[in-house]
Amino acid sequence: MGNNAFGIDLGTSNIKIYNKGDDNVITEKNMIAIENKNTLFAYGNSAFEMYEKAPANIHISYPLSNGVIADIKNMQTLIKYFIGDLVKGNVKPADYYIAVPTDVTEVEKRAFYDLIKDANVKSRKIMVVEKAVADGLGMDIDVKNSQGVLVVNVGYDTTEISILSLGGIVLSRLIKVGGQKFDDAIRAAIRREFSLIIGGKTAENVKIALRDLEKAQRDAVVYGRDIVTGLPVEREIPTALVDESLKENFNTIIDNVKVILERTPPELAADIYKHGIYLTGGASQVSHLAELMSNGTGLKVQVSENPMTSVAMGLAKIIKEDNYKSVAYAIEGMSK
Ligand SMILES: Nc1ncnc2c1ncn2[C@@H]1O[C@H](COP(=O)(O)OP(=O)(O)OP(=O)(O)O)[C@@H](O)[C@H]1O
Repeated sequence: MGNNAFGIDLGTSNIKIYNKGDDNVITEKNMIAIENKNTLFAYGNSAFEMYEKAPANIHISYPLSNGVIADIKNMQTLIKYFIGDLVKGNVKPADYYIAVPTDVTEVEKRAFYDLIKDANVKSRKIMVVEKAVADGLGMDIDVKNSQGVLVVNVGYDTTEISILSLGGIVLSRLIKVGGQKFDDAIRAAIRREFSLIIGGKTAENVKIALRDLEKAQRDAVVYGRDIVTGLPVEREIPTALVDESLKENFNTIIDNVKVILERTPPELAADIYKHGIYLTGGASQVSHLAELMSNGTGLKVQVSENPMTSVAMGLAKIIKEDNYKSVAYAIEGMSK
C-alpha cells in the first residue's frame, strides 16, 4: 500500500486531519496536558475537558500560538498520537500535506515541515499548501482559474485575509484577532457591567449560542463569581451587551479587509466584486459578523458551509485529485 496520505490543518485551538485511508476529516483540540512537567497526561479533546479545572501539577497548553508553532516538542507529541490513533497504532509510510499561513516568516513556515519530519510518523513526502488556497478549494472555488478571490478565515487567535489569483496568493495578512479575542471581550463586558467573573469556556458558550438566543429573544444565562461577594452566582446577560462587546474586534477585522481591498491590483477587482468575500474559519460563524462585513465593504459575503474544516477539505481535494497537486510545494533545501 503505497498511497497513504494525510492532510493537516494545524489550527491554534483545533487540529483537523484528513485521512485518505478512510476519506474522512477529524477535528481534535490542539491541546496537551503534561503531568509533573514531563509525563503525558492527556491530549486533544480530553486535555481540553480538563482545561481550567486541572490541579496545579497538570499543565495544559496549546502548542501553537498566533498561527505558528510555539512549542515544537509538545506539537510533535500531539501529531504522533493523533496519527497513531487514526491508524490504530499501525503507522505506515505516508505522504503529508500541511497547510501553512502565508503571512509568516520562512523560518516559521519551515517549522511546519520540520514538525512532520521529526514527529516519528514515517513521512515519505511532505508538501506544503498555503492555507488560503486549501480554504478556497475546500469551499469549492475554482482557485486555479479564478482571478481575484478574497478569503477571510476567522480562527481562534488569528484571522487570515488573502487574495488568491490563478492558484496562488497575491496578498495576505494575518492579524491577531479571532474567537479568543471575542471570548475575552465578552468576559470583560460581563465583568464591567455585572461585576461577574466568568471562565473562558463560559464566554465561548455564550458566543456560540448568541445567534440562537437572539432568535429566541432570550438572555444568556451564565454562572460565575461575583467580584464583590466572592460567591458563585447565576446571572442573565442581555444579548445586546454581548453584541456591543464584540463590535470592536469585528471592526478590526473589517478594517483589515478594507486595507487588503485597497491594495488589490485593479485587474482582480472585477472577480472579487462578482463573487464577494468568502468567509470561513470556526469563529466566522459568530452572530452578525457576516452582515457587518457586507455593510462595511459593500461586497456580498458568502459564508462557508463547513467553516471549521474547509482547509482540511481543500487538502483532501489536493490529495485525491492530480489536477490540484500543482498548488502544493516542497520546502526548498529540505534534508531527509
Ligand atoms: N458556532 C460558532 N459560533 C461562533 N464561534 C464559533 C462557533 N463554533 C466555533 N467557534 C469558534 O471558532 C474558533 C475555532 O475556529 P478554528 O478551528 O477555525 O480555529 P483554529 O484553526 O484552531 O485557529 P487559528 O486559525 O487561529 O489557528 C473558536 O474560537 C470557537 O469558539
